Amino acid sequence: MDEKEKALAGEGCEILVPFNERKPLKDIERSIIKTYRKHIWSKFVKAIKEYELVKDGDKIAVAISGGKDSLLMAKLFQELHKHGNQNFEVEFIAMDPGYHPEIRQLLEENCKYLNIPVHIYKTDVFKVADRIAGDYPCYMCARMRRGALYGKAQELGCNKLALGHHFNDVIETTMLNLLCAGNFKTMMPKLKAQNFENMELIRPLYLIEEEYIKRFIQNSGIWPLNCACMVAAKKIGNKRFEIKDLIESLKENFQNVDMSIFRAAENVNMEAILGWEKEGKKYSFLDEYDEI
Ligand SMILES: Nc1ncnc2c1ncn2[C@@H]1O[C@H](COP(=O)(O)OP(=O)(O)OP(=O)(O)O)[C@@H](O)[C@H]1O
Repeated sequence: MDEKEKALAGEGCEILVPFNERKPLKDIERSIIKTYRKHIWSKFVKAIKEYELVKDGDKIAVAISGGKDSLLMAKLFQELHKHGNQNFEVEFIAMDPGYHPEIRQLLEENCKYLNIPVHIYKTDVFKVADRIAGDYPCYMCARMRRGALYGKAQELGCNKLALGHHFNDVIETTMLNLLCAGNFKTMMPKLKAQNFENMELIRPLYLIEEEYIKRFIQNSGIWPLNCACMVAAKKIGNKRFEIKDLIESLKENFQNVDMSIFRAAENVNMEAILGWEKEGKKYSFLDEYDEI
């Protein structure tokens, strides 16, 4: 790794400090279905059922960045298998986009400790995103990362790619679009990949609140990877963090505001919107106005 790569690999941002020593694996696994039954396990199972995320015969590539969300997701899939649901197979994949060697080591150690048999493979996503995307590398990096994950999933014979986005990611996305992009668009629990045939993306942590993921990780005594990217951190402020804070402050005066944001995407009233987009085509309420 040269000096430039080291600088790009970074050391992470938000640090989740464990509450205690690392707990034995058995205790960590048990806590998922006992201590966190209501807020984590049930919500995971609910999302899988409600959005039909797992079907008979699926082979799912569970994408592990080494952060708190995807480590939990890997353990949840293992628990699901253990507790009777064996109609699917899983592969665990982690793409090394050019991590600092110490970060990569932490990823390997955590997976080993948590008994997650992970395929780690190297790409130069950080380097390329930094080189070709100038001041706004996030979009390019996210696209390349997604491609690198789909590619690996396909190579392993998987038909689904599971990502660790959670409830807060979903409502933050809705708010980001509303407040910054002027559109109404949420993050979907599943979608079909555009450039990879017969491949779907699923988000099984869709209903799980981040707060409980943090508690679970801190209680288990694991040091997860924090965002290991310095390419973006150095160049732009992150609007997502501002939206996160905004939602937190709204909670003080608006009860259940997070749930309301979530529900808004379930309750769109088609008789009270001016325009919408479908399959790349724009529509206006006027298109049908005189026909009714
Ligand atoms: N390098 C990677 N290798 C494998 N999967 C990845 C990688 N980076 C991201 N992912 C997947 O994409 C999801 C969303 O990525 P993002 O960077 O937004 O994660 P995050 O919010 O930091 O979550 P996590 O805590 O799991 O890292 C992750 O939860 C993970 O499933």
